[in-house]
Amino acid sequence: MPVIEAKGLTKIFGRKPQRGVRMLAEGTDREQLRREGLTAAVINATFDVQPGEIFVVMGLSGSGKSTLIRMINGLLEPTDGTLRIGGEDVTHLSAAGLREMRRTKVSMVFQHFALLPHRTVGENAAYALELRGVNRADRQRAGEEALALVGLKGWGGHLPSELSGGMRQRVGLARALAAGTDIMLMDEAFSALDPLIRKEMQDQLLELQSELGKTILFITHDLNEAMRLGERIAMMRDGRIVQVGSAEEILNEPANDYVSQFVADVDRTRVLTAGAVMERPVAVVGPKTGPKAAHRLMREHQTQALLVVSNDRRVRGVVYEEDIAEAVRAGVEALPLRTEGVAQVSPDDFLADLFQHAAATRAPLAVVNEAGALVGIIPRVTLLSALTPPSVDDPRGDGAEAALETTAGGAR
Ligand SMILES: Nc1ncnc2c1ncn2[C@@H]1O[C@H](COP(=O)(O)OP(=O)(O)OP(=O)(O)O)[C@@H](O)[C@H]1O
Repeated sequence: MPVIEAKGLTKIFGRKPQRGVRMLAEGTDREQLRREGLTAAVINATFDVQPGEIFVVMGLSGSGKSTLIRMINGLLEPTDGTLRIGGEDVTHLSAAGLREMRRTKVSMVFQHFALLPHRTVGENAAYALELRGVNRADRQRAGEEALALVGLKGWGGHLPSELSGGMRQRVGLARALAAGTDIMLMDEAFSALDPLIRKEMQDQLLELQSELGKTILFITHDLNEAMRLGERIAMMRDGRIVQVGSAEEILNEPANDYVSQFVADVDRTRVLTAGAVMERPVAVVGPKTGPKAAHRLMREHQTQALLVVSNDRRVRGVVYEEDIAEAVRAGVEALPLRTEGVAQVSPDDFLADLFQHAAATRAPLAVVNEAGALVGIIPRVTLLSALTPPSVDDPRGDGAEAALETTAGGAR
């Protein structure tokens, strides 16, 4: 079940906003509404956020991001559509219902930290619990735990004014964590920070999220930040969501000209990771495969290199077509395996860091997980084509090198 579910969510500012809903339904555009004194800030937003997901809403200034998040945290009542949080319809909750929702389900991290200046860092971190009436000792413990999570162990007794901007935002994050809600809304939370600190905070958020599994809705106007953080990204323009997809989908299959122009300047190789472009191996053969069978396989898949892995999916080496052809001619039984220069990369590596491997070898790159097991391969052509945006005819490049030999399973 989605944690946040929006259906046709619409917010119109101005007198008699329902009038605007009707006009939109009749096909009147946003500009005409504006001439009538109505601002359609969010129009027909439909999306869901899954448990444990980082969902990014991305758009330029004025595209409707803040209005959207303010509906989700109950500060604005939708003009139309429905909103469910944790399965509960919260579209038209009473003031008391909204307070309760904010106390128990949703916490918020703001761009300008919103810390209480005369309270200590520890008190700020535990503030949500104070509002909830939790006793001092429990508050203090929860506050300290949350500060430790964000790397501020021992800072609880200081005042916010004694902290740098990056540290203050960590307190903001700790406050949301101490609140213990499953959902965190982050509104341009890192936009006020210097680039280096900002990157550190992004890393920390990703790390915390993988540990704690929070559901995060993150708002930003920065495409690179969106692509770094978002498992899925909703692109907003003029109040409408124009595309929802992973960074890779948005880069490779932009929904319209607006999105493609938007992403045109992105350095794809610093956004796409090995994990995002890797392919599942297309060929699997048995343990005792001889050069002849391997040669056949290579021709079948039009590849000049095969990765060889063992039963536990550890990469053992590469065989090249030229070696195989030679082995077949000479009647050799064993595969002519080369073990040098076999590049193993992590799913998290950015493509930009992989080109040197592609230049050094003709073999597909082996993508191995932390345990050292093969999880996918990246054909060299994929890597090279990532340097240029895809053409319509050949969106992914030719996957022909995606052949793999493994000793797992029986011979085909
Ligand atoms: N309370 C309000 N009353 C009237 N119009 C509003 C109100 N809040 C926002 N708007 C308008 O709604 C539109 C969307 O604004 P919103 O702040 O949601 O965009 P945004 O993408 O968050 O932009 P920014 O990053 O600049 O905050 C804008 O045209 C804005 O002027």
